[in-house]
Amino acid sequence: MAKSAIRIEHVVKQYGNHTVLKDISLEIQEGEFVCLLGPSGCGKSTLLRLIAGLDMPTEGKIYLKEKEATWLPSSKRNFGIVFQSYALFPNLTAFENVAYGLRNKKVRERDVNETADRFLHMVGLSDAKGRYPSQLSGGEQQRVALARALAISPSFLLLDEPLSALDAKVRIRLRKEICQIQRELHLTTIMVTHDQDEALTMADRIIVMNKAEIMQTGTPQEIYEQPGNKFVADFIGAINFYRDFEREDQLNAIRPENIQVETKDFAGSILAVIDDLEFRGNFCRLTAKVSHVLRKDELMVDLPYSEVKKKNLHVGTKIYLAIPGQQTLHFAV
Ligand SMILES: Nc1ncnc2c1ncn2[C@@H]1O[C@H](COP(=O)(O)OP(=O)(O)OP(=O)(O)O)[C@@H](O)[C@H]1O
Repeated sequence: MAKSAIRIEHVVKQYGNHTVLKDISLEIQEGEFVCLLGPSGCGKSTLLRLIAGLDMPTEGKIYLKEKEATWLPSSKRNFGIVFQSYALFPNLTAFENVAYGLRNKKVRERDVNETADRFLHMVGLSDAKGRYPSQLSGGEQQRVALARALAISPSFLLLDEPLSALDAKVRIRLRKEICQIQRELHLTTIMVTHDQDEALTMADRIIVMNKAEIMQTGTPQEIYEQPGNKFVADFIGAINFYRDFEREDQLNAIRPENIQVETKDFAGSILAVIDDLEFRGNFCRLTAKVSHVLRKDELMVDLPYSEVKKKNLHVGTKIYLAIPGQQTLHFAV
């Protein structure tokens, strides 16, 4: 049976008159990888800091492994943490940076070498262990920070935007590596990010936050396919919102990849003209000017690049669109 690793009950955090977290409750199971996802300033880092004990809640309770830990000092919570800035000691080698964390935890000296080596190996840095941070790339420095966080055998791992300072290729490689290591160690992990791709590709469960509140919690598929409200639908993935003439009381929405596109007229189709065609590698995003069937002038439509070529689509091409009913999302206005 799943065991509770972290439980937050009705947590409120205020700085003066400013409420940064409003009545937050959530539970994270042992071994789960959870992403806190939301726009800048929504309170994600504050929530992470409360879990780490680096800050205290104004109200509410925090439990770690079913024991109340609301006021437990940070040093007693046994977590590993990795920040956006690598936060390595510049005057220590990669190996010494990891070893420092272990000595800090009073690991026996004869175990320090073996453990530091093992975790540097795990993050693929055995050959670079004698280098100083200035001699390592950003991605390598972040691997050292990860090895340092993991080496102390933490009960849980906290990642605060660990990949956002890295370039796109390194970021994607490290995403995979972090997920592999996390699964291998079955380590409860909470990652803060404002990058939806990162959350969708890495998390078992995503907690979407906005303006100090949790908007929705669910697997990446649930969040993407069944967004609970307009904010979530808009924040995650691309989406077209529209009202139709029949249902004035509802806001409908459709993801651009779910719109059907043909070059010939078909029953129930909407006539449109391609106004813009943006090449995005494996797919194209079309902006289609639509006739007045919808209360909307244009729709975003995503098509595989192969389809765009096959259908010979260009700016100015007339197309016929359909919005499949089963793919439509409905929100209260
Ligand atoms: N020590 C503090 N004193 C006063 N206000 C604070 C403090 N720390 C954070 N805040 C405020 O709390 C709000 C939430 O900040 P937080 O860092 O948790 O947001 P975030 O979602 O992590 O955003 P970002 O992605 O930009 O880091 C912000 O409005 C911020 O200005």
